[in-house]
Amino acid sequence: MDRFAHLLIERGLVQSFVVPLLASIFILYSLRLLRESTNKIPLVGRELGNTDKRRRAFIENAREIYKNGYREFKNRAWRVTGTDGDRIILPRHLIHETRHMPDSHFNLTKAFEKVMVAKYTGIGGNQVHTDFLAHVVRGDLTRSLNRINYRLNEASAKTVLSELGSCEEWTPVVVYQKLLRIVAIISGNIFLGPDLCQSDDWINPAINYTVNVIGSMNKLKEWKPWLRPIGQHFITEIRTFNEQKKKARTWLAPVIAARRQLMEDGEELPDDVLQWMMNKGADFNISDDELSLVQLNLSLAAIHTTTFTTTMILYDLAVRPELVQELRDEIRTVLAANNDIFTTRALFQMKLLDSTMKESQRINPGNLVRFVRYVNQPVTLSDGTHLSPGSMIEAPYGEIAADPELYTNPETFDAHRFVNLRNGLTTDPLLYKNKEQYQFVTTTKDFMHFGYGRHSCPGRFFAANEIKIVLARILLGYDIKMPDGVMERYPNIDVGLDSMPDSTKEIFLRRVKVAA
Ligand code: HEM
Repeated sequence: MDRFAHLLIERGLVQSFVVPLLASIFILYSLRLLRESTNKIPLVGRELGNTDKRRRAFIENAREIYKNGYREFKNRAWRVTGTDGDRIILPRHLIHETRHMPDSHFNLTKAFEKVMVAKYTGIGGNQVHTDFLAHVVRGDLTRSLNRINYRLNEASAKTVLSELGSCEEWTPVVVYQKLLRIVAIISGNIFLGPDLCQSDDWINPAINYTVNVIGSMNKLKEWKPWLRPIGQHFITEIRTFNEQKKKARTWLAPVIAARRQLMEDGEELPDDVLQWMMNKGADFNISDDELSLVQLNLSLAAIHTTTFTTTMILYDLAVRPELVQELRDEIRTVLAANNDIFTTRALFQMKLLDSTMKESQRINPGNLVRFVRYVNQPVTLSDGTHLSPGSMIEAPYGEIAADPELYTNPETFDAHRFVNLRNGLTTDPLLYKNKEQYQFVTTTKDFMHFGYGRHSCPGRFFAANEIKIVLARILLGYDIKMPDGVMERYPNIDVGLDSMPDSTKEIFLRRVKVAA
């Protein structure tokens, strides 16, 4: 036997045959275990047919599938087949249980990597970049809000007027396109400073980079996973955003070099996100060269999300003239009591505006799911649900936000819903001890528009201030109406999990001439 073993080793059979065989058995066994534990979670939409048919149904009618799943399995885990395999949907109490688990167990960056098809787009899978960006937004941007509100205020006063124009008579405006530029310029003021934010070299990539990234992602997902290595070559957007990355690098390089010089010379430094990133880059091993990419990632996270939200709200307002007047009255009263400045205190006091924004998010969830995480290590939850490494979990946010047990008359748009709950004027179905949890920026297991837990959106405080200030400027400056004969709000466009505002629609604006 010894001689036989010796012979095998001598001939390299152990390396070339036995080891790979054992490894294959181990992998097959692990895959089987993974499949078995995942298979115990009920699959919604099985009746739609094989994997391909379920994938197609997911792209065409995810809303219906999620509605059915939530109706049947509201309080336990269930599965659907998405474009990239099965997705596990967890109920609110299990999301709450997992919200603070470390990245070693549930990972957002790895989820981004999958969702954004990073293998081919190169976007979304860099843990260091994500951690760095989240750190700067949470640690520097959010903490600076009291100080920079006045800049948001000044930038919005100028930009809203210059972008929307004088509108002396009723003028049709494609709201989404206008808001994209307004948000890019005002955000850019804080991200890069008041001069650079006016440059088309910033505004165009800030807007179009995201469009190309999302476009390429959606097109790639039309291809079956095993065909994507070929499919990627047919997607022009991938080439376009790679070009944009190069251009951004070339454009920012001299700006960064000049700022490094200021730092060396001990001069006064700009007060913006780029500078905060430069101050901290070394702590995260981020080179100056990489900063342009992190800035593009910042616009990816900030510009379209904020624009979508603001557009949705304006579409909701355009069909509710009496609400517009009520909001104007609130904004005027609060500003009068705060020396006409949008301070943090003044923004906090605009509670009907806050409530309207949150209600608009509830009715228009933007995407049907939140808390998307990649499972890194095996985890067994308190109800016995076993999550295998490699699976993806999520919360059915769209269904939660429309659940009559959580929100009374959920199909009705009630701008006062959250302010009434905060003021104790209506009964609270969720029995929160602290009613301030009904603020726009608060994330709970019952309202996850900004995600939940350790990776909930760190930019939401900035976004809330920016949206409030922009909306206040529009409402004080302009009358709003739908085109003649259009009575209903513009419907959202649903594709897969996304539910987006129709970016082509017009509303009519007219400058307010006399203070009402
Ligand atoms: C209304 C606008 C916005 C919406 C709806 C939104 C939504 C979200 C959501 C859903 C997440 C994932 C959270 C989770 O899965 O738990 C997220 C993450 C993130 N958002 Fe936002 N966001 C908005 C604006 C912004 C802005 C303005 C910034 C930056 C200034 C920003 C920066 C980020 C970053 C850096 C992350 C990743 C956090 C991490 O990795 O820990 N977001 N956002």
